[in-house]
Amino acid sequence: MVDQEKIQQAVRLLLEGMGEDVEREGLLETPQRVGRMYAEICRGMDESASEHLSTTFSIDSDDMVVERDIQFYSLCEHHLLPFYGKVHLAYIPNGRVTGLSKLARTVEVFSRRLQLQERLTSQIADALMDDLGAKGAIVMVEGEHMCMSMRGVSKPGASTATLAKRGVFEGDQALVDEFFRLIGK
Ligand SMILES: Nc1nc2c(ncn2[C@@H]2O[C@H](COP(=O)(O)OP(=O)(O)OP(=O)(O)O)[C@@H](O)[C@H]2O)c(=O)[nH]1
Ligand SMILES: [Zn+2]
Repeated sequence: MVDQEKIQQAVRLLLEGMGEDVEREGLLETPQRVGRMYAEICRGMDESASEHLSTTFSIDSDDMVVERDIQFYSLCEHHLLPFYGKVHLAYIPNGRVTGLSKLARTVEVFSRRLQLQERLTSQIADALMDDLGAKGAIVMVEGEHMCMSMRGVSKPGASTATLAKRGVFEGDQALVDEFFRLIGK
């Protein structure tokens, strides 16, 4: 849960540091707005993947389930700037599948917080293994980082790909190849 009072104080200080007049009309409500915004875009901190992945249905096959092009927005913990893109994931069920929307909800839990793309990728894979009990999981994240496009090295369009493999995906290249074929990569 974010501390609204602290965020609002910090935003006032930040504006003053920028040389702004915090009393001018356009900025009067800005600390409160930014406080509400951080509560919204960091709400994943207050959730756990297990509460979503506990909705399961029994199944007697162990065929791969793939969900691709799950859009995400996250915040880079180094610069507090957004990074965003798509998550593609798959898992091999172990007698139970989860609701399809719960896969996207799991992405929300881990993306709506201060993050590193590598950690986002591995946390999703670990949740599929630990909270869903999958036999294997694979997660690919494609992200564009605003801290690389609008500042610093200034390379808009550069895309970062990260991959996490768990369980049966670790030793089975044919399964990994099938995943990439199914997500069109
Ligand atoms: N591995 C990783 N690096 C990230 C991620 N998001 C941002 N970064 C990088 O974090 C690094 C921080 O580098 P620093 O040298 O401490 O900060 P900086 O001087 O602002 O770096 P520049 O961005 O190169 O100007 C930069 O290279 C960013 O590109 C991420 O999700 N994963
Ligand atoms: Zn950054």
